[in-house]
Amino acid sequence: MPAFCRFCRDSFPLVLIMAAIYQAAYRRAALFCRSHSTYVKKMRYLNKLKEDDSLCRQAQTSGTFYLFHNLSPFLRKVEEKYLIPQLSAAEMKRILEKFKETEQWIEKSVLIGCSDEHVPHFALDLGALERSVIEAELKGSFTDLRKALFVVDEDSSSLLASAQALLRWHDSHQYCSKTGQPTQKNVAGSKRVCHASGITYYPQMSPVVIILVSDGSRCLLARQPSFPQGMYTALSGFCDIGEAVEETARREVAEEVGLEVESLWYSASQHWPFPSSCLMIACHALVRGQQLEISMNSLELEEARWFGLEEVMEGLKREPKSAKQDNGNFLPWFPPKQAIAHQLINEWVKQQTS
Ligand SMILES: NC(=O)C1=CN([C@@H]2O[C@H](COP(=O)(O)OP(=O)(O)OC[C@H]3O[C@@H](n4cnc5c(N)ncnc54)[C@H](OP(=O)(O)O)[C@@H]3O)[C@@H](O)[C@H]2O)C=CC1
Ligand SMILES: [Mg+2]
Repeated sequence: MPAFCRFCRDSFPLVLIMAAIYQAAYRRAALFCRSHSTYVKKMRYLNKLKEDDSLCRQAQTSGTFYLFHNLSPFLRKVEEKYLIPQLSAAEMKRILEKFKETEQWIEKSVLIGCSDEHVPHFALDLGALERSVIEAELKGSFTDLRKALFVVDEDSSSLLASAQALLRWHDSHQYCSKTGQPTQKNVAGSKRVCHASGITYYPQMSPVVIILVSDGSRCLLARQPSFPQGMYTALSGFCDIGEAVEETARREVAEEVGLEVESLWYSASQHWPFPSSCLMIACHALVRGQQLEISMNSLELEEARWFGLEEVMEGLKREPKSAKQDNGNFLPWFPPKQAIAHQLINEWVKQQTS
């Protein structure tokens, strides 16, 4: 039986597997390859920083900072690449002094991760300071997240998305919803507390189920009126309170296209920062063979239709720029690889061709 590291998917030699199973007896989580004991140490360190304010305050002095301005991340273009600069605490101090601001600004930062060597990373929104002065000083620009996510590399895009989501959450949870009193963040920014009521608030995500419906040989893709022209994606919908993922998937497919899900299987999940912090739970669904006629809910969708394998494969290759035809119509194209919808569509193609 093959065994894989839970993180890098590298396989283990048999002897190591036996030793690990023996040692780990019932503690499956201990089955990491050597490089991932680094991962465990890192997660434990981050957890400590969240729990211990004075340790985290100390970490701010040796950490690096990612900057935002009114939730737009700071990017620097180097040749053809977009990079997200990390500033040291000393550089931050220098910039803040330029604005005659005190170092207390650093207290507004939130912990977003750390390197393998335990250098902590923080995100800080400098929205109250003059944007153009910071941009000129640091030779880059604050870029709308919708653009930034698609021009940086994959790791950086998920880091930017979660950093922005955390900053956004703090910005919109300044007051207790019960007492109306200001809430205080812990140093790491992993929670906010109302000292008047004792209520602790934790950052939240809204669960959304995204479902690629198939009838076995075709898949169903749809458009909302707000989408860019020609773009189709899988069906999706927010979980209602109290709903299980399977119930949301069944309900959304019934509501949006009038079909009944017969079977459903989980694929993967992704944090998505739009409109504000969704946990996208991606699934494949098969619909009942006898009822394949789409009855579209036109309040939510502009178009929903079945796509054959060939059309999907062509759509995956198509760039949005090349989708416009001479007659003004648009050929179908799908979300970019950073979106989990892309992964679902790719998986469906693989299922069909394997
Ligand atoms: N990463 C990816 O690959 C993809 C991501 N998505 C994301 O999934 C999200 C949901 O998809 P969508 O199909 O629009 O969802 P829905 O089909 O559930 O419709 C959205 C509507 O649901 C209502 N709603 C219910 N709960 C919430 C909530 N917690 N937050 C916001 N609105 C809520 C709102 O209606 P009202 O305004 O009337 O109150 C909203 O306009 C979108 O934000 C989209 O960005 C979608 C497809 C692909
Ligand atoms: Mg929807």
